[in-house]
Amino acid sequence: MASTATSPAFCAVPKISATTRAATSATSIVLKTPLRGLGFAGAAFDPLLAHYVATKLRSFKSSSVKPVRGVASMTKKSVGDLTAAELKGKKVFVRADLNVPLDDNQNITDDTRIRAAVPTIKHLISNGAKVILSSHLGRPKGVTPKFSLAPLVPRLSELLSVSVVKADDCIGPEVEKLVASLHEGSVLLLENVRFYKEEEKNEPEFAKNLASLADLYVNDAFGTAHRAHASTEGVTKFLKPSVAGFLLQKELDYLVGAVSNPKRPFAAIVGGSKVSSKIGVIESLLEKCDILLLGGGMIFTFYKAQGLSVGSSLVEEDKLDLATLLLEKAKAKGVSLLLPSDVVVADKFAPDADSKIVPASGIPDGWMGLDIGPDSIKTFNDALETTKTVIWNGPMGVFEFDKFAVGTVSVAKKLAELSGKGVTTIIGGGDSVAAVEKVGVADVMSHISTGGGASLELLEGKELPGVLALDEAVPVAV
Ligand SMILES: Nc1ncnc2c1ncn2[C@@H]1O[C@H](COP(=O)(O)OP(=O)(O)O)[C@@H](O)[C@H]1O
Ligand SMILES: O=C(OP(=O)(O)O)[C@H](O)COP(=O)(O)O
Repeated sequence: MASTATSPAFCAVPKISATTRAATSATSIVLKTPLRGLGFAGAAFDPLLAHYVATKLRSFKSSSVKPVRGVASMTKKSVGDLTAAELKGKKVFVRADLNVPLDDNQNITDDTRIRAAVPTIKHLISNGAKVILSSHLGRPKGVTPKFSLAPLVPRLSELLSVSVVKADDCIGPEVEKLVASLHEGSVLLLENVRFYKEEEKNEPEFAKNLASLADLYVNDAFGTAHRAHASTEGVTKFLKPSVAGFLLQKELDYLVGAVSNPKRPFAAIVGGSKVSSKIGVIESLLEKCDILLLGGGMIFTFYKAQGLSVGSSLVEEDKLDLATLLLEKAKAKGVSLLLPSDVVVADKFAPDADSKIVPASGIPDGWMGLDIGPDSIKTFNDALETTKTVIWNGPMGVFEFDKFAVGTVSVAKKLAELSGKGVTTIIGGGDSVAAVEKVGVADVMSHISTGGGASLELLEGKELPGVLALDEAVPVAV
């Protein structure tokens, strides 16, 4: 269904990268000109390159090498840079991404994101800080009980070995009272910030109210770092210092290193249901990847754009033109863009739905595609066999229902097998990670990222607003 030619050589890092990379891997370094052109305001800014350089230079802190002020200033200040005196007794607003999957009975089905938030919170607790923990869950429209953070309290308390107190709101007098009663080393979990529409609109007044609860800000929500929301971006304008948590730092360090100069062939697998926010990413992936595999709810917009019937499958009507454009672009660039040739369709969105396998061109009216089919799995496996680096975001189907989990499980198993052969495998996104955990192969992957959209945007070379807003690290004295 797609061209098999390989793409031109990948170059996420622009031309100066060769010199810069050589310099940053040397044991000593003399950069006479501060790389101001890489600054955040510069048109030529490449966050991948900037972070790559900054990370390398940070590692030189312990060596005899002295980084150039202009470059070092691009690193973000970390919670680890704060002294014990700066933390003891302080109210710390921690934005985490605790957007975990819950089943119909409100049980957590994958706690990866909670576990990933623990090191930063524990560090704050052990330094006598008062932790005000904030997150979103899902995409609620106003106050919606099923999106409350309440089900997270027992697991958080268990992992942190403290009794986490939960507020019924995230701002207001009741929350202020709870904050005032916090003692050193305690944790208050605020209610879902997205219960306020002002959160996603990044309204300054709301951000100010959040900020007024605390003395300093830590952003550890890598999975939400690509959103310029009040609790990820706006709040930093009212709360100083604003620093990066350990998870955010770790994610950036790994992902930037892996995708700035990937071993090739480099494949991306994109699926899931967030079609509108991820379809745009595909354009950039065409510039960076040799192979692009599409699955999940993503594919039906492409099918429809090609004139195929999609029944009642998930489709973004306003992205049809973009889908056509992307198919043309892939062809022109010689990127191997693979769409599934067959799908598993269902007569309703339910675990016990009637299902059948049909070719992509044969989706009957009233049926919806909920998984990729066996022929597609084989084609995907063959394509993946040739790769050296793979990044995967978005399940291949509705894996929460066993009947429609085959495509997702197959990809997970294939990546685990490849990982064992030395292929770099990066899995990103709440549901994708949950799927890999479900299959029991998370441990063998090269990197499990807590951010799907965030890792893809980073790979695109985009600036992540939640990272940009943080204070810059104090440059190492020259
Ligand atoms: N064909 C499909 N139709 C509808 N939903 C789908 C389909 N394929 C996958 N999904 C859903 O996509 C969701 C995950 O999407 P997304 O949030 O984009 O992934 P991630 O959390 O890994 O970034 C899962 O809940 C899954 O059921
Ligand atoms: O689950 C998330 O993103 P992901 O599905 O891209 O990994 C994050 O919590 C961000 O959620 P959002 O895409 O509703 O802003």
